[in-house]
Amino acid sequence: MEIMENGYSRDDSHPTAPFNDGGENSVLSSNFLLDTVGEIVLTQNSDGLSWQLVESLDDEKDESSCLGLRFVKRGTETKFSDVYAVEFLGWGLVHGPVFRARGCILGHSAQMYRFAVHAVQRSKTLPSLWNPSIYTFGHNNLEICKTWVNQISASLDMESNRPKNLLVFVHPRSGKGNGLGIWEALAPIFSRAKVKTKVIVTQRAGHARDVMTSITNRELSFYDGVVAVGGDGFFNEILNGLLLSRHKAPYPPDPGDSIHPVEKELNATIHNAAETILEPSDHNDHSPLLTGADHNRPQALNCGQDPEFSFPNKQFRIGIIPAGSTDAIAICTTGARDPLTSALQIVLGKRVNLDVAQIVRWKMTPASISEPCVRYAASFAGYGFYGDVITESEKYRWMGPKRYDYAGTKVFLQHRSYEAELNYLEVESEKENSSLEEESPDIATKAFHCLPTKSDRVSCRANCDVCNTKGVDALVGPSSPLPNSKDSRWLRSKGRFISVGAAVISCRNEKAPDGLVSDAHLSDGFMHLILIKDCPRPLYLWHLIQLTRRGGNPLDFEFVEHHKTPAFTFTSFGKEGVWNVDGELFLAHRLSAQVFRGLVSLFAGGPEA
Ligand SMILES: Nc1ncnc2c1ncn2[C@@H]1O[C@H](COP(=O)(O)OP(=O)(O)OP(=O)(O)O)[C@@H](O)[C@H]1O
Repeated sequence: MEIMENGYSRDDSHPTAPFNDGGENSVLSSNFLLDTVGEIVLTQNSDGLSWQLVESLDDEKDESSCLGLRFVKRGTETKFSDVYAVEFLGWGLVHGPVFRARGCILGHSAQMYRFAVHAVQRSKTLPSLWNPSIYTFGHNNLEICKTWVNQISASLDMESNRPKNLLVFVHPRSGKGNGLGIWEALAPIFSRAKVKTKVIVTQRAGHARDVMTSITNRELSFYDGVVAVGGDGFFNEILNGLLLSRHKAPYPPDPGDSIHPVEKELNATIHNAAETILEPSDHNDHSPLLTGADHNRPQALNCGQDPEFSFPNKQFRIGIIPAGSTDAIAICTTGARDPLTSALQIVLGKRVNLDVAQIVRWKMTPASISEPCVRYAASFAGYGFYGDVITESEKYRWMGPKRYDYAGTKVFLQHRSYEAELNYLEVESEKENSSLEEESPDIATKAFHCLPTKSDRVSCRANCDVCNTKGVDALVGPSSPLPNSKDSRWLRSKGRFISVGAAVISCRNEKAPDGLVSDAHLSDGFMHLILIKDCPRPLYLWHLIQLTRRGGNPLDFEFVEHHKTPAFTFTSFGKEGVWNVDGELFLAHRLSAQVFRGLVSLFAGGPEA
């Protein structure tokens, strides 16, 4: 092994020499000094870069020694799909091989021209966690360095999914109040990757939604996507600003149209979808959220002035850089609650499709006139316990993320339940996978003697087979969300509920490591309706404890109903109607919801196994 010395002068007998590899792809190969590694032969092919220590080419042994010091020879590679930038660094120090001997780090450096390749590396222990890695290559010949920078740059330009222009919203007071700090730490990644950003730091609640609503489609199409630096509520605001005036689809049925006369028992009764489903109603839109669009009818182009912005829109994506209190959307779509991972997935142009629930409030209070008001939810909509926690927690926003623990405990101790009726659409092909067994032991026996059942359900992962399956599209496509096949029927559940929850995704977070529903998928076209019927407080506590446990079984209780459904309707029989939609308050006494499969695309890769 040759130890590099100061003034190291590698002769230039290995010029940049593109040569044909015998196939279609031309290969570039040169010798460089790789910072802290040593002299390598760097090769570029159509997929990426690979390099090998010069010594290991001469000597096939894996290990060598020098002055009694042992080191392992390395060859490695990085694919262009993992490289987000290359930059010429000019003249400067490149370190020779660094190795340790009796606690000391030894190595020699040399001055030369350098360029850096910026790539990502998956953490060995947590593959969903990504880190940047920098490879600095040095050479005495300026031209050789520049040729390589240009070649690598040209290869990166061919990675067509990468964003070039992004609209970035930063919520400075999100989570622990560090939204701006998080963005400032990550902004250099975007500029290094040559992604232009227009940054808007929000001044108030609703600011981002207003910008997204008022921006013209023409202006919007200048961007490859929009990035939210904040929490789930902030993401929800941007999602609604994007969709409310642009997404055109029929509403889900009004519960007033579809529900049957009130029945006393809690048992579900069945009625046929065909009896109730979707006669387009002629509601006029008086909702400020609907910005003048009648969502029940196809839209005429607005005077040909502004181009249509259709959904799903594969080109335009939304990114989320987690800075909030819960960050379930970032966790479910990247597998990590890590701003750096999210930023790297954005600049690399990762893509995952996301189901979105359209929630239509028909009445805010029992006395209100029926008129539709729409919200979109990407993660969760919940009533009862969930609505009460969000109402309570808003009073303690100054506490930061801890407000949820405080509010949750307070609401738990109140142990309220609410009378309501739900109708949900059951899709026959999904039935056996979703509902609990019909014949169950009584509540106490099941709750106190059940062992966690081994789940054989499939969790959503990067390149998920369930989400990529085309089959369900026939049932729940983006433009026609409700199945009209004879394989579906409406079921009813009514009675007193501690909570009603509709999870669009698993809603994993740090408090609930498997989420509310561990096998919910990002893009399968279904919600998971979780109905917690009135039950003794200790049993409810047990359900909540199961939620906080990895591998817990929060749904395996007699008082819990779990229905996988593309649509449901809800009517409260009390005075209250407080919903929690993606962590934001939404008052609704009567509402309905439906899922649009893969309605939006995110800059994310999905959780890695
Ligand atoms: N500059 C601002 N000042 C006050 N509120 C804001 C501002 N910008 C946005 N908001 C509002 O704050 C709400 C909550 O934001 P966000 O979701 O980022 O934080 P969080 O509630 O702490 O996190 P999480 O939703 O993950 O629990 C958003 O719905 C948004 O309307």
